[in-house]
Amino acid sequence: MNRILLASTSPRRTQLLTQIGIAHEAVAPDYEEEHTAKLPPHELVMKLACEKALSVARIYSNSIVLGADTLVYDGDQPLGKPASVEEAKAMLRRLAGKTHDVYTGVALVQADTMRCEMDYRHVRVTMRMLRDEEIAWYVNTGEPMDKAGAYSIQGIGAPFITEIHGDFYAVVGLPLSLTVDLFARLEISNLPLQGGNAE
Ligand SMILES: Cc1cn([C@H]2C[C@H](O)[C@@H](COP(=O)(O)OP(=O)(O)OP(=O)(O)O)O2)c(=O)[nH]c1=O
Repeated sequence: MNRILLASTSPRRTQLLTQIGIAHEAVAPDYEEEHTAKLPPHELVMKLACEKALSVARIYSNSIVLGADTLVYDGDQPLGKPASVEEAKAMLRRLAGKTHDVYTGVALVQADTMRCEMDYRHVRVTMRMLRDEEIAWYVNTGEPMDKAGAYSIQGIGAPFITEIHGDFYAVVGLPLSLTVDLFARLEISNLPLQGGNAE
């Protein structure tokens, strides 16, 4: 079977793939993240996921390449990773006390044929009100800086979240049921979690 490459620098994505027993190597994607395109959220995250996977598939033949992209939306405003401490604080002020949307696109590319399967998950997440001191303290931990929307549902930020509708793993950066489904759609068998006999 072809090797599996994860077109990502995100430690969460590699941990999640490892958690479900998919052996892989991580390779940094070479792409420009552009949020300016006026695409609907689900199309934008799939496009970005696809660009990441294709940038690696172009270089590594004999591979199956997985890419993903996560964006937080406050209404129609996309929030990526904060570029500064001030931007992280502003994002958290925006999201506190409200429900927002998280979109994660996932793309799987068969490098030999460049066939690409992609899909997305949409999750609604509610955050409680946050005091300015809490925001300042949280940003000071450094955790928000490499996370879309400036929070981590799986980390120190977990107690800020009061409700979630949808796939928790899509918020963390890689929806696992969808990922396994994409492998099936590309007819890639012999994954640890596919085709077993249910007992
Ligand atoms: C909302 C949220 C996001 N995140 C993370 C997932 C993603 O790593 C990141 C969103 O940024 P992405 O641009 O999707 O990914 P990345 O830059 O971290 O990695 P790469 O492009 O190399 O694959 O935010 C969390 O870990 N927890 C959360 O609760």
